Amino acid sequence: MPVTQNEKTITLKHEQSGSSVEIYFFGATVTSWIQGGKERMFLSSKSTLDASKPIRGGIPVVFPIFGPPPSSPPEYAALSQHGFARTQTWTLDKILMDREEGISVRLLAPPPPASFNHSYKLAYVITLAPHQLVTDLHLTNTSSSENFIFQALLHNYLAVPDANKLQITGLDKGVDYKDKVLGGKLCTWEGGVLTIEGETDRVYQKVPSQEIKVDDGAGSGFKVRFRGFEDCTIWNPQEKGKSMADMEDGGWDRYICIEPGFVREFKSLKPGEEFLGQQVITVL
Ligand SMILES: O=P(O)(O)OC[C@H]1O[C@H](O)[C@H](O)[C@@H](O)[C@@H]1O
Repeated sequence: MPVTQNEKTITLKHEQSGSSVEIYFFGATVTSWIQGGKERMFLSSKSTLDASKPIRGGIPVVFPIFGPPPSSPPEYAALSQHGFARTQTWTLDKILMDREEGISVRLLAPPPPASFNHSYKLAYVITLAPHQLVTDLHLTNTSSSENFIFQALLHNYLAVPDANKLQITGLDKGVDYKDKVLGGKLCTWEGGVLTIEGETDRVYQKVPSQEIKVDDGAGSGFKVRFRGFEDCTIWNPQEKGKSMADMEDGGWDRYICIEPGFVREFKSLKPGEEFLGQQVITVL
């Protein structure tokens, strides 16, 4: 069966190519993507998969805030880092497609915590194709009278043989980025190739190309395309990863996060309005 599930996970298998993807209902977190016989997602061996903490690896879903909570409005200020979507238990809504071209499922987020009194519908469509993984976040403001503000981001951890050998391209010259390593300083990207030479935590804002390439320096890599999402965070903590309780030793050398999102400010949806944020990850 191409789509199978148990209490904790749902697995899509593309039988012709051997590709597969595993998704935890906890956080709707993709935890494994096997393509070309290789694991393409990094998942820390120290990650708790028992729903007590967000999963460290794969693709956690960041919503309705990115990063530490803002100072207001109060119901947003009370949230924890990256919001609650990554620690909610989602449910399978529908198998949308099950064909040779690909397999696609839709998961639905439960209602928000009681303290976050907003009405919306949040769905996540995961599509597995032979060389690609596509993840789409669909948000609808279901309130009939109030605007809904949010940030959202798909926090992929792409598995690479050595983060120090990566060449990251596609970031347009002249794009502004917030450098969190420099305390959130706003900088302008000079163009060219980004390499990981130490802790890197940058929020590139409004990236016109909407396509980032990662050359892994070993003959392979990834392309991450996005739509709806306009910003892209690039994160690798390097040695600072040692201070993360759920990060395996040296794990920071085995992944890169190229995170499409809408995070430079809050996006506002009018009553009834919809937002689609998509990432398409292709193995090169
Ligand atoms: O430790 P987490 O809450 O999962 O966050 C992991 C990382 O997420 C993003 O990439 C942020 O830009 C980083 O500043 C943060 O450290």
